[in-house]
Amino acid sequence: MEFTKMNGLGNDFIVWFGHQDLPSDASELAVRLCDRHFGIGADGLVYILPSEKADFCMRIINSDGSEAEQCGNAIRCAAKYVYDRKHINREQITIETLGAGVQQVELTVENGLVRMVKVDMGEPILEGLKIPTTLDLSSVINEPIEAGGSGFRFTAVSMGNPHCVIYVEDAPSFDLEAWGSKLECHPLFPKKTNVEFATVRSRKHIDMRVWERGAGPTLACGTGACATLVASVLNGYSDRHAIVSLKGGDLDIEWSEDDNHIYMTGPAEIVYEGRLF
Ligand SMILES: N[C@H](CCC[C@H](N)C(=O)O)C(=O)O
Repeated sequence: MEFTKMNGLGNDFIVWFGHQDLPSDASELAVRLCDRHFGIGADGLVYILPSEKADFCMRIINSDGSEAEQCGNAIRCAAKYVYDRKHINREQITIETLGAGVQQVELTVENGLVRMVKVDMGEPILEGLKIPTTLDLSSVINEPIEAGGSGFRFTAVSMGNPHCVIYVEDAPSFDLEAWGSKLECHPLFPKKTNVEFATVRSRKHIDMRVWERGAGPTLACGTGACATLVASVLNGYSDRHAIVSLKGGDLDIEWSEDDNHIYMTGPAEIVYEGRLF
């Protein structure tokens, strides 16, 4: 079976097109193929499938074999794939995901290839029990959390998948390995969580590093960037439109006052095609 290796700001995926539904062995395949020594190497598998409600459906499997409800970098890759490979010839398309339903996607095309992708990531979910966390609060803002004998303050947001945003002195130099997995599996998060460590540089610029649920440290996280922007607005740290800088590059994130939706704009890249033996 042919696959395409893609990434969004270095958050990399093995992309499959042509299946009618998610294969029953997708979880095992993810663990085997995402291995960076014995497999292809990636943060996850992305399946682009038919949809009855949208132009396509996207399913995302993390490298540990768990399925995520949503993935910002992957949806940009899926949109680029279907346009560049001529499965669609419109610059406004729709992609359905488990976590956010039918999402509007706007493509910027140059010389017949997608250069930038703007995705409507839907409305953030702020109610504690719906994120989900174990906290029965209307929103989880700057709450205490203990991990590894240390205390932090966190803000929780769901973009269809759960996120725990913690503000630190300098995100780029923060020790992700020391705290990431402890917080990912913290009992406050019944479905585990993605963990973002953020430093606000200005009202329009936030540095962020991410430890992803089911994948560990990655170079970028689209839903994490959205969650970080929402958390920064809720804490009064940033405007509703800002650049979130990740290790792999920048995403433009806007939380619209008009429709309460989050808009994420960023690139996607096709690196190579391959065939499994
Ligand atoms: N690991 C995430 C899914 C991928 C999200 C991230 N890669 C993104 O770009 O949004 C989770 O289990 O929720």
